Amino acid sequence: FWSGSRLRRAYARLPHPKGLPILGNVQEVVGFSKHKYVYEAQQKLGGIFVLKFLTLKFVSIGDPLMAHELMQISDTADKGWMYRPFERLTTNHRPSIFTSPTNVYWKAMRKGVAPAFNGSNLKQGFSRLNDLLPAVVNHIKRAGLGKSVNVDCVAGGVTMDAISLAIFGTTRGCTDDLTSDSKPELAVVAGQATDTIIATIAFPWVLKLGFIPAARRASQGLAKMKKQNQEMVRELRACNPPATSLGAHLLSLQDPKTGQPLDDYQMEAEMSTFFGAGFETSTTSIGWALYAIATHADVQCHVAAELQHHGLLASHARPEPRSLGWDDLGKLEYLRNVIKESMRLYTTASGGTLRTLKKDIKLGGYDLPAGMSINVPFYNIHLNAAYWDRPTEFLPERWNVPNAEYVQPKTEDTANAESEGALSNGMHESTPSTKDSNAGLRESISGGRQSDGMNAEELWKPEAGIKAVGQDAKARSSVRRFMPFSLGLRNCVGQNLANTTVLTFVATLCSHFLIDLAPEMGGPEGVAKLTTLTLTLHVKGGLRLCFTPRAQA
Ligand code: HEM
Repeated sequence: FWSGSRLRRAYARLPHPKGLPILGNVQEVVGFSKHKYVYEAQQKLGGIFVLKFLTLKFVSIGDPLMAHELMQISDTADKGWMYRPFERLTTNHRPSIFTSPTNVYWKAMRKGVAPAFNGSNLKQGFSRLNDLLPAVVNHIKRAGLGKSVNVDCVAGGVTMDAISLAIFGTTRGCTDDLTSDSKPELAVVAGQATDTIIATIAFPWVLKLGFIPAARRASQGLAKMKKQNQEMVRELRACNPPATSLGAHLLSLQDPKTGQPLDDYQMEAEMSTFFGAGFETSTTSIGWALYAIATHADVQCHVAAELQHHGLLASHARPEPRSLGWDDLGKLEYLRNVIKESMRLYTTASGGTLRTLKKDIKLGGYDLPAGMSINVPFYNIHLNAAYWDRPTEFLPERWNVPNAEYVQPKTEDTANAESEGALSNGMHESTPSTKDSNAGLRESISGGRQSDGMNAEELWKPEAGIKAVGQDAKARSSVRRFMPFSLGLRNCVGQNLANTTVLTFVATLCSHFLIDLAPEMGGPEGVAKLTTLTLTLHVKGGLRLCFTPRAQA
């Protein structure tokens, strides 16, 4: 009772947007444009405020300094009850690397699977990933001039196969079987099941309402998902995956509780996590990067010039350019900046991450007691005007500045913006602590190989990586404002695979085609109206683009 009333008082002290008496902000928070609503609330209320729906309340944090305090340097918050619904995706509601609190099980999983995503393993698998792309290029060419292509479906086929290659060493045949208007079956089932899970965070009783057709469909979607998970586990156990694959790493893991290999239920939890966490995120990231290129003619020219410079651009004279090699990835600096900028402006994981406070803390000038639920929406962080110049504009050149991922020293303009109130909450008065209480653990689980951001330089240019580690010491001790893959210990373990897949796919399409937004999308305004956030930020019904082969342009 006392802790409940303490929590209630703490939530009540924080600013909150107006809402309906009992429902609170439910309409807007589950609505089509929830990302915009939460962003607009931040613009009015500052970097910390409360959202309420029904009995559920959570603190929204859109300020990188506060996110840093919470996720990067302290162990005061952890993944908590809000991740339990994701465990319904598996037969026995088991925790996975994604849903588990930061405990011995999570540590064993993370340490065990991280090597599967390191540079040398990805390099070994790169040619198989690259081999998927001729089928995609041919599929798009077959669509014909002037016909639009649903990029989410095509990219979905590639990412499904890319994850399957990473796990099994073989594809699921999705790329050979592309149709412009449907996603791979596994993706459709996973999408339905995940939407159901997200709904159960807010409305835990939804699956019990079997008399409502939508609830019945949701339960059926979950059941299908479980069946697929079981089949994949059987397949993995039977297929003898390559030693460097994620599947081989999973098979060799021991459950720290039993000292035995993971049982089938636990394997289901992990397999569904890797497909679930990697599929839609990588697919929509590809879509948004291509959308940005299609709608910024100057950017498209610049990308083409870079590809041309490296002999990777198709033309009348050379309709088939040489195919992309692993070493090219490190050379495409401008295209990498374009992808980073699209990951900022169209943050795939816009909804961010969820934490429960383990201890009482003071954040942004407020006392937050243990037990509070926190959401860090990365969209708000990436568009926070106090930390980014012209945040709503697509400006790949902003990434030319060294350490652009980190909060930049204050200029007169940003200092004014802050003092004008958007973030006048006491955070900036204290120098952010540079003590990293988790540094030892982070090193031990990643073997020092994975950084906590978009680490293309380290991945594709080892010599630059070595240099950067020395220079990075200062940068590491400061605060990240770019976090498409989250922050701290619980950042994305698959980010190297994601970056490789997105860059390879986008580079290949740009080298073969001139890309335009399909007229039926209604221009950028039409796309903005159709943009919605469920698990990821995406275009409802799929993003449609037109592709003209460069050899015919
Ligand atoms: C562009 C694509 C991707 C984006 C934007 C992305 C983003 C993220 C984010 C934001 C988190 C933290 C989620 C949270 O705290 O709730 C996360 C975690 C995770 N991601 Fe990714 N992800 C991507 C691709 C992948 C891929 C390809 C895989 C693996 C096949 C993967 C596997 C995971 C796993 C296992 C976690 C949980 C890690 C942990 O808690 O230790 N992700 N990802």
